[in-house]
Amino acid sequence: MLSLALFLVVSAIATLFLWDYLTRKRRNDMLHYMPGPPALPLLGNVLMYRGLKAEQLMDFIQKNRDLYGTMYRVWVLKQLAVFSTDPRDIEIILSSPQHITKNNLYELLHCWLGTGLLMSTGKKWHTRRKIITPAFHFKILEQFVEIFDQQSSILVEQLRKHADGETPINVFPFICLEALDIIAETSMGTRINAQMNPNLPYVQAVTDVTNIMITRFINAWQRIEWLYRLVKPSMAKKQDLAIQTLHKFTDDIIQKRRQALINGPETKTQETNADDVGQKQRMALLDVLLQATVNGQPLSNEDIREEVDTFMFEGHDTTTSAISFCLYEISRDARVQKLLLEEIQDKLSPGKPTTQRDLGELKYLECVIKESLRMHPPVPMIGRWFHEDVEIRGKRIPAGTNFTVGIYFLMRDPLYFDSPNEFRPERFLNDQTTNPYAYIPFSAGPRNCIGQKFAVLEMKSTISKLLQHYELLPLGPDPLPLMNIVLRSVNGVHLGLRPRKIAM
Ligand code: HEM
Repeated sequence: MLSLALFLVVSAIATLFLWDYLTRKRRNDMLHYMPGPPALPLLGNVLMYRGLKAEQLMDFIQKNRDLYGTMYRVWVLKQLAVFSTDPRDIEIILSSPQHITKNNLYELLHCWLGTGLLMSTGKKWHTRRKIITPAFHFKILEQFVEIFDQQSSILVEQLRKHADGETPINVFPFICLEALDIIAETSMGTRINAQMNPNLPYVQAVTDVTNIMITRFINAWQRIEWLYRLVKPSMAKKQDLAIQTLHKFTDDIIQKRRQALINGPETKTQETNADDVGQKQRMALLDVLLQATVNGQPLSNEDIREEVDTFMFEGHDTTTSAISFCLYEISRDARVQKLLLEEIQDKLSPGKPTTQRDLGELKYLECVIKESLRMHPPVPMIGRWFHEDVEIRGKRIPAGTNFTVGIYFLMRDPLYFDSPNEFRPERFLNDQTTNPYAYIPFSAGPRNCIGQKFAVLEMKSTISKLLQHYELLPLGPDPLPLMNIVLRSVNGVHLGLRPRKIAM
């Protein structure tokens, strides 16, 4: 009896190993040439992530890159990931209209964003990209500059009570609320006043979902939905409730704006401005979607919701990260700050609303922003899923691979950027980048960031406004970068603020 049980157990284990070997065989055979850490049966390389703290992840990936080169493979259980940081390889994938399916990096966001532009693929992505592109036309962006300006002024006031010239401030949460106010008003045409009321249910729900996603991203096992729900039921419930709040909020606004559109401009003004005395009527990103048709049919409320939710996520977390790290760099470099101030004094008129054209004149600020995005890219990694075998400059990669582009590491490669760990905005003065695919904070090719111009204008507006009112001081600890869906810092992003004697 005992020997039969033993036989069955041994057979089951042997079958499992055999199944594991056979299901990986083709991919393993094809990648025989590619370096990577030795992988165990069944587990692959998961054990190498054991005990790794969030703040150690950057160094860990850099070490692997130093050890295995600019293209190496890792097995996470049965999933194969190929990690690439060579711009010549990356160009082939990102510029191709074929490789547009995302890998599983953002899967966690699916419950909030559905298959909006960030996550969709194939025909759906093509159709939506075509519809959404006009929403970022410069004429629409022009009206948004006024919103950037108003919200940056509120930010200046929100920071005033902390601006004593000696206390380090973690600016990240302040910027986050400003960015939320901006994206809500531009994408939904609705003021949520997050800076004034950070505890509003919608604002709280965005914060909750974002924080939950960050934790789940770092702890790989929490990405397995059923396991997460089993082991962390209270967190799963909190997530579900927050997502319900987010969806309901967006649904209500879509319904109101659709009705207003049907009723005509007069009702629209009354409806949408009920809570916002003095809020101007502007074309919000949502309005472009409401007026769009596919094969003569308008988009459904659900179709629109996933796009608006995508803007809400992709358009606030990224810019928060970008602005915060850029302010940090400016606070640490007195020479750069002086040059910026001179430019701002020269190009912006005090007391006059800033226009898109004014912001376009801030050329040195643009270099500072580019350099900050190089050193602290808000989206540190992106990925594609290979449906079929792919050949990249003679290297064959099997179907079923998660191809990951290490944007963060690529943009700190000394081969493409001299002294890559030094903050030198001048390197962008007469754009000396040797390979355009070595500098891709907004990705590149057909699936690049649709909000790129929006983001740079928002950054310019906020940073110039803060510099007009405050001197940024090198106070507080340096940030500890945290590899996540969006780049953050484990210990916040600190600097000091001293009010300028004469506000410009
Ligand atoms: C500094 C700020 C930003 C950075 C660094 C950034 C970066 C990126 C990157 C790297 C991608 C490609 C993602 C991938 O391939 O997986 C992307 C896509 C996207 N971004 Fe941004 N982004 C920023 C701001 C924004 C803003 C403000 C919006 C909207 C208002 C936005 C909307 C989107 C959307 C919708 C996509 C998906 C585009 C597609 O797949 O067709 N982003 N962004």
